[in-house]
Amino acid sequence: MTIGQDQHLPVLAIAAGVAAHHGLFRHGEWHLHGPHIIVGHLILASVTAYYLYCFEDALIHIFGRLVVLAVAYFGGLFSSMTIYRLYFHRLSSFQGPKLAAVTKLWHVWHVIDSTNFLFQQKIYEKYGTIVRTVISNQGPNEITLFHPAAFELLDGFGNETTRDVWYDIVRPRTSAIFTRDKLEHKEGRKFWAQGLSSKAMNDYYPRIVSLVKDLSRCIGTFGTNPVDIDQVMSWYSWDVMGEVLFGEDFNLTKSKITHPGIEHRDRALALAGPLGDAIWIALLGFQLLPPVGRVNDWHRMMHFCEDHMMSRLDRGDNGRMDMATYFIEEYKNTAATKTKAARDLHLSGTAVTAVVAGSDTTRAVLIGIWWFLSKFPAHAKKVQAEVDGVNPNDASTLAALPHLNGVINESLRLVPPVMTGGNRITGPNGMLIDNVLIPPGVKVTCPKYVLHRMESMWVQPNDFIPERWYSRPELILDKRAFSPFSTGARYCLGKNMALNALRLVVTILLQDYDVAFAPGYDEETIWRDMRDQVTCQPGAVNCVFQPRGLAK
Ligand code: HEM
Repeated sequence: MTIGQDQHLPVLAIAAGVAAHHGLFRHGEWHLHGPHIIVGHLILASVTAYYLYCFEDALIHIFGRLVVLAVAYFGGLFSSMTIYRLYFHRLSSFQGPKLAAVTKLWHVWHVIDSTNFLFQQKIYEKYGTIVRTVISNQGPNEITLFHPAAFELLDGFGNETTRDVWYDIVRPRTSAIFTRDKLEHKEGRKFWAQGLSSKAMNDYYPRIVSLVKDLSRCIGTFGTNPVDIDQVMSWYSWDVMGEVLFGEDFNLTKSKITHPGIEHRDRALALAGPLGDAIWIALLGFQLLPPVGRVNDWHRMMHFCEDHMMSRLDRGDNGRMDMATYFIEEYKNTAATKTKAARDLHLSGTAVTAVVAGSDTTRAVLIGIWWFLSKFPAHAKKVQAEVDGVNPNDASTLAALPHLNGVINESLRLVPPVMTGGNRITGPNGMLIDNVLIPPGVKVTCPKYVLHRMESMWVQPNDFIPERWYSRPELILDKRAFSPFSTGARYCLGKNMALNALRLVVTILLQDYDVAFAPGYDEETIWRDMRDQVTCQPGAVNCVFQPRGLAK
């Protein structure tokens, strides 16, 4: 027997697999290194093949032995991972589905149809308050919290957490909002805060009023025909995003043409949705797969955002204030400290963040609002009684209307535009919750969709009761469980703008129209087809808007 035929080689391969797990993959983060891992293993396979070739000249035999060694190596690697994750990991005492502790793919498999919000709900119902549901890329390292204190612990001022690997999704682009570096986030957030400040809002507000009036006219053109709410609200929210972010008029409600950017965004997010908890798969795909299908949509969405920001940089500000003004200021201010390539990538990543955050979130909640108002016309009437005769240009009056704001809050509760996600990593002291210490360096997450519907937090949690937000506070058992805009140091900087835009749409459209479901519309569609794709994608809602002048 030659050395090449040595029966001990498979044992060595198993040992190498175990060693790779304990010496390498158990430590640090690997999600950005997919291609390196593949190349590393190909090199290892080539070296092994050459070694075998020194003792064995028949290629078919070399190939056969390589396969045996590969099976032995991966068998060692994955067995080591499984045993370690199930029995020796520091989170192994937490309850949760056993298979979730073994592989992240278990979670991905269960949410492949983008229903992570429902999956998390089931986990909560089965396992209770603190659940080890799934494992992250470096091991069984994730805790899902279904607890009202969680939002504050994750993001409250002075928190020690950092963002998890998901936030690397726009790499190689960067943005202050996606950065995982706390200082960089704090510094970069200042430019966003200026672009979304009250002063800036005063400038945007009349322009948004004008866009909502365009929306109302657009809806009027449908006459008695059904309005596809998703389509029309996508046009509107895209128009607002264009105006506020780039000072650019996309004119979608006027032209009634869907911008290709919306289609790329939606399809790109549909790809990111089910892979949100195993981001290494998406990153590997973006790096290795040819730009076809949804991978192509992803790249085209990126390029759309980048191109618009770059043309805004070239053309100047059109004399209109916009958020880009501040991003470009940051771009110019960092010229002395960063290379042009780095600044370009940052401006591009900033544009992507702003387009998605600024257009997709308000669209989702508007779809929910029109469903609820069609389903419960008494609430629409109650809002109409408040808004009739009110001047929409007066933002502070709208902000004080109780039922209008109750409808918006209740819709944000039941259809939160960000349903899951917002994953964090515990800091050096871990995280104490209900006297349970979650160790340092663990991924923690708290799904808003579930918290917003927990029986222990809300009376009649699944019912739409806008009054709970003003005249019936006893229906809210724990207000901490409401966090559609997140909280603390990472709360949504667009909250003020989003609320103003929502109030304006509901006010102006209800001043102009009565709303009802379109004849033949199946009311369950919104829930049955709802998807969790970074943002909430409700199922179709078709309504008829009856001009109130005619109805009277
Ligand atoms: C109803 C509409 C909206 C909802 C429910 C919403 C919700 C959220 C949530 C949950 C976060 C935290 C995300 C995370 O930590 O990963 C967030 C962050 C953020 N949102 Fe919104 N958002 C809305 C609209 C907007 C709009 C219109 C803008 C304006 C462009 C905006 C800008 C931002 C920014 C800049 C952040 C990052 C804050 C930070 O990390 O410092 N959002 N939003």
